Amino acid sequence: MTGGRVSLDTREVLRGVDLTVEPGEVVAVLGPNGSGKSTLVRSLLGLVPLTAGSVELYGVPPRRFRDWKRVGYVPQRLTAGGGVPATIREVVASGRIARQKRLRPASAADRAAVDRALRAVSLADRAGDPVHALSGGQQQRVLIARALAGEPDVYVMDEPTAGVDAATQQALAGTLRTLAAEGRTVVLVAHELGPLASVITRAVVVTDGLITQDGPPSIAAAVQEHCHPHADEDVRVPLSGWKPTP
Ligand SMILES: Nc1ncnc2c1ncn2[C@@H]1O[C@H](COP(=O)(O)OP(=O)(O)OP(=O)(O)O)[C@@H](O)[C@H]1O
Repeated sequence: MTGGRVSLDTREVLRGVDLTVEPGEVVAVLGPNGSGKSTLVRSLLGLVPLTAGSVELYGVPPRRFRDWKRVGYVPQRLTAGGGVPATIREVVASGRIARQKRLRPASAADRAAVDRALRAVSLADRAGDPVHALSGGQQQRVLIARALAGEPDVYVMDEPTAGVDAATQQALAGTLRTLAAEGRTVVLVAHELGPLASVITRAVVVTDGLITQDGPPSIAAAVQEHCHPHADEDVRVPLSGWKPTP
């Protein structure tokens, strides 16, 4: 993003942001409530239009970008398919869509990737359950699995650990470590990094629509005075995390 500006409802929410993410980086986007973190990552993906400036994904503006299988997005909340009953497996399998040929049934590779993603978030035994019955933290795990299932090169995650129990946060840290070791790129918005602090390679701080700090992970420690994992979800199964591509 170069000189990125975004206005929502007449208010300027991003006020001139320059951000370049290189392959293999694990970037945490930090900052206070309402500072513009979500708007920043959403506009990087073309989900929110810029009012000025430009964004390129692999050198192409989002509206002309066609290689969406390279990008996995974990939104803050499960909204897609709202009201339509869907199982955990169906939502996770939708992460394969950008990889599939139109109107072709799921291949063995599709099914294997979905199974692997379900195992990584320890939801394999609940794959047939409806997603709307899940807690917020469990829905977050489904959204993470959906992105994993697509096996993208870049993961953009908006508060992936919000409302998620400590064990899942640990598993996600392990997952991100594996992805980073494979050379994947991660941009994640976080309020509290918790166990993810040890995985990031760079921290960016957004304050009032501007990037006010951009540098090594040590910045994050200084910004985050209160680092305590959420514990609103009861986890009884060991979490395995994402295994390297076989
Ligand atoms: N659709 C919208 N219309 C108007 N204002 C919006 C809209 N979406 C977000 N905002 C405002 O833009 C500002 C930035 O929001 P954004 O969600 O990007 O911040 P954030 O840093 O991600 O916050 P949080 O940590 O609470 O998720 C906030 O003041 C928010 O109220």
